[in-house]
Amino acid sequence: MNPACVLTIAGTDPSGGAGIQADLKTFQELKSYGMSVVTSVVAQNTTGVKDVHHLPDSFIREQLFAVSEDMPVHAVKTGMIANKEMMQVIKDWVQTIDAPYIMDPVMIAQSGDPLVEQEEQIYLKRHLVPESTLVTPNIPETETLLNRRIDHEEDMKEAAVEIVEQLGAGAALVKGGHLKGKAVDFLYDGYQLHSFEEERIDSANTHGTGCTYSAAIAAYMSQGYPLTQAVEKGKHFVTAAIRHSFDLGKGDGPTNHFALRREVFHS
Ligand SMILES: Nc1ncnc2c1ncn2[C@@H]1O[C@H](COP(=O)(O)OP(=O)(O)O)[C@@H](O)[C@H]1O
Ligand SMILES: Cc1ncc(COP(=O)(O)O)c(N)n1
Repeated sequence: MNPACVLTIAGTDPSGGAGIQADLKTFQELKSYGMSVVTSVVAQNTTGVKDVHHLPDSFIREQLFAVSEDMPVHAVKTGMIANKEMMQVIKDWVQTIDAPYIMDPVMIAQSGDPLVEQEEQIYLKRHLVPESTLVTPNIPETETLLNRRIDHEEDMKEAAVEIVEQLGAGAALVKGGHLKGKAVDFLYDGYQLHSFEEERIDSANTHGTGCTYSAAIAAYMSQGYPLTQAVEKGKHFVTAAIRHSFDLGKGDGPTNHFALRREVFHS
């Protein structure tokens, strides 16, 4: 039997913890067939972003059609999309695809380095958010999307509803990793609010958590899980990946994509 096929459109992380690399590892772990279209090649590691090389938008289009003219796409996710030209190409292509579209509105790396310039963030909000089945902003991204501060859980809930009703996303998952207390995320699916809560793990190894989470949701949706169940299972995956994360690198270490396995890994 053929596997479910899931595509990531994102930037790279040669140190393997975030971006395309995190997405493909997640797809593999969750047993979907992973495919990838590179938007930007990023020289980064756990300590931060050193340099970025953007691919021409015409070449992103070529990659997208090389995938979709040949392969089934059962779900798609986007991560880092650095400029308007790329956003337009991706928007046009997404409209040709009949599959759930999970959009992680990546703006700033965990290290604080910007991955998408401010002017382009507005374009992302106007043009890509309305195409999404689900958008997955963290707190700073939610603040940028809605132009106001998000300080506590009530703000997160209101924001999730607003991102759907005012910005036109199919659904919104506002992630609470940047707040204190429990690690709570709120999903508004257009009908009701759902909360997903886990204990906060005392770990600085959170490089790539957002990428891993949205990739897991996309993988589960490629397999036909409904949205709420895909988010629930994705949350379980990312929590395990943080709980068993690796102390690798000199900065915030990467999460552990093997975490749901029961095996022991030796160094
Ligand atoms: N220390 C932590 N312990 C447990 N869960 C966490 C922790 N930090 C983040 N999370 C969870 O990881 C996921 C990614 O969240 P977040 O850090 O907000 O996104 P991003 O990586 O995009 O900044 C969310 O489900 C969030 O609740
Ligand atoms: C290419 C790329 N995309 C996204 C992120 C954000 O990662 P995080 O999940 O840690 O916020 C990143 N550092 N690099």
